[in-house]
Amino acid sequence: MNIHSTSEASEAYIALGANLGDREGTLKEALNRLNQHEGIEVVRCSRIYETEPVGYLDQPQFLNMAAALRTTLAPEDLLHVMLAIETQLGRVRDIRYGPRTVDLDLLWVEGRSLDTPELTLPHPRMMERAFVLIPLSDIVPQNDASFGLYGMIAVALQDLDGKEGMRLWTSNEWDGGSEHSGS
Ligand SMILES: Nc1ncnc2c1ncn2[C@@H]1O[C@H](COP(=O)(O)OP(=O)(O)OP(=O)(O)O)[C@@H](O)[C@H]1O
Ligand SMILES: Nc1nc2c(c(=O)[nH]1)N=C(CO)CN2
Repeated sequence: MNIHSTSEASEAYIALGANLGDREGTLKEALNRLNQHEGIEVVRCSRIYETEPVGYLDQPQFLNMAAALRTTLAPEDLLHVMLAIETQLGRVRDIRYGPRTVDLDLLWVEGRSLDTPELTLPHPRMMERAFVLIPLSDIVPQNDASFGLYGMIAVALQDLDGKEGMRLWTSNEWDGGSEHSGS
């Protein structure tokens, strides 16, 4: 299915993080698995950044990135797909804010605001986190007039600590996954 041509598809942004195992390989595999779902298309990816841990400090450095999706799924169903991929890729939930093979957060879904025990949209902590906002600013259109998300990111970043704990890891974007790359 080509989601670009599906009128009921929504735009969504996600954040990805990893600080155990093959961090870059796991981030790319998470994107592959999202893109393989028939209701999800990964349309843009940020660069990958290496970041100092925030919240729980005694853990390895993270790789963080963000991605833009088109999806026909309801937000709750998209979250379930993301949680299933975390589990498939070895995520174990023990320490809050602690180390993980992969973390997938749903940041924002076009036109949707939610506050249920399972899902809050926009993500309640996204504007406090340089490791989310700097990758996101790579991929949110600067002329996003309908929502102004880029403007909100720029304002939040002005006041935020933690930006100095981030460095570019690779500018290589995700290659679309082997079955999509045409190689
Ligand atoms: N926007 C959202 N994106 C992802 N999970 C969410 C969201 N809103 C609520 N949740 C809920 O949060 C639960 C815990 O998520 P997770 O273990 O990834 O948290 P965390 O990464 O440790 O902390 P944080 O949520 O601050 O990033 C999920 O099972 C999910 O039900
Ligand atoms: N640098 C960095 N720190 C974190 C991260 C993360 O992805 N990157 N995720 C956390 C849990 O949400 C807690 N702390």
